[in-house]
Amino acid sequence: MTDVLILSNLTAGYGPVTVLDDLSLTLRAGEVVAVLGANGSGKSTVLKTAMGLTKVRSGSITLAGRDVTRLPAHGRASAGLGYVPQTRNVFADMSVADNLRMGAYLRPRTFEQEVEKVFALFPRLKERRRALAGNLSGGERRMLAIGSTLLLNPSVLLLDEPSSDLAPATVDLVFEAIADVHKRLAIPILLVEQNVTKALTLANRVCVLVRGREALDAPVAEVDTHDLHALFLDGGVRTS
Ligand SMILES: Nc1ncnc2c1ncn2[C@@H]1O[C@H](COP(=O)(O)OP(=O)(O)OP(=O)(O)O)[C@@H](O)[C@H]1O
Repeated sequence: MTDVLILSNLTAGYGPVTVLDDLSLTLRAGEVVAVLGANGSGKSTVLKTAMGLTKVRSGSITLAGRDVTRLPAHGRASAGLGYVPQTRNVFADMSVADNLRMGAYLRPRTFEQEVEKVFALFPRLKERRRALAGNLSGGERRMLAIGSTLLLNPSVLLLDEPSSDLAPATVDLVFEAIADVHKRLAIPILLVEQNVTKALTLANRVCVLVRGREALDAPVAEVDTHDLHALFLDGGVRTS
């Protein structure tokens, strides 16, 4: 399988704080890799670092064979990284359809077709196309955030905690929608999740972080959930 996104020996963090410590992770074509770990272990920082939103001290990031380590976030988005942050805000005062049209602004000639493609992936959004985004349910809003990112035509999706703050039944709906996107677009996904059970239903491989270091990288079929729990109990970010 082709390597699509390679994070190589990354040490990165925020200002003087180092969070990721010599972390390496590879996402291959067609894969969903779940990044798991205790609170504060650095999961979201992996995605932010891939996207160019943290300070990289050493290591490199390669996307489709191109070194993007020095590119700013918007350059990485143009290069093919589609990032859906945990707290991505949709435009609450605009309709669902207008939110999506905003996402397709780079391709004004074809944007109505592009928006229709997103509606085909998320039928629920089509039903709610005229609703204000601020009036959507949490799950619908999550789908809108993912749909808006897809309009940028990414080659890789970076999803940060799609289950957060959602009721269990809604989490199921959002994960079904993500599975459908993955299947129909064949887009590789780097998925950060607290909900281990859901993450394991979607992922091919898991990477477990302990205090910013990789403690496990294994195919889901080989993962023992007892080992996972033990790693989670090992805790969050380094304090020294
Ligand atoms: N902007 C920031 N400035 C300084 N420190 C930060 C910043 N964002 C995160 N951190 C710290 O980096 C560490 C890792 O945070 P991160 O959000 O990556 O962890 P996480 O594994 O995603 O946690 P959670 O599961 O709770 O979301 C934490 O100690 C956190 O306090």
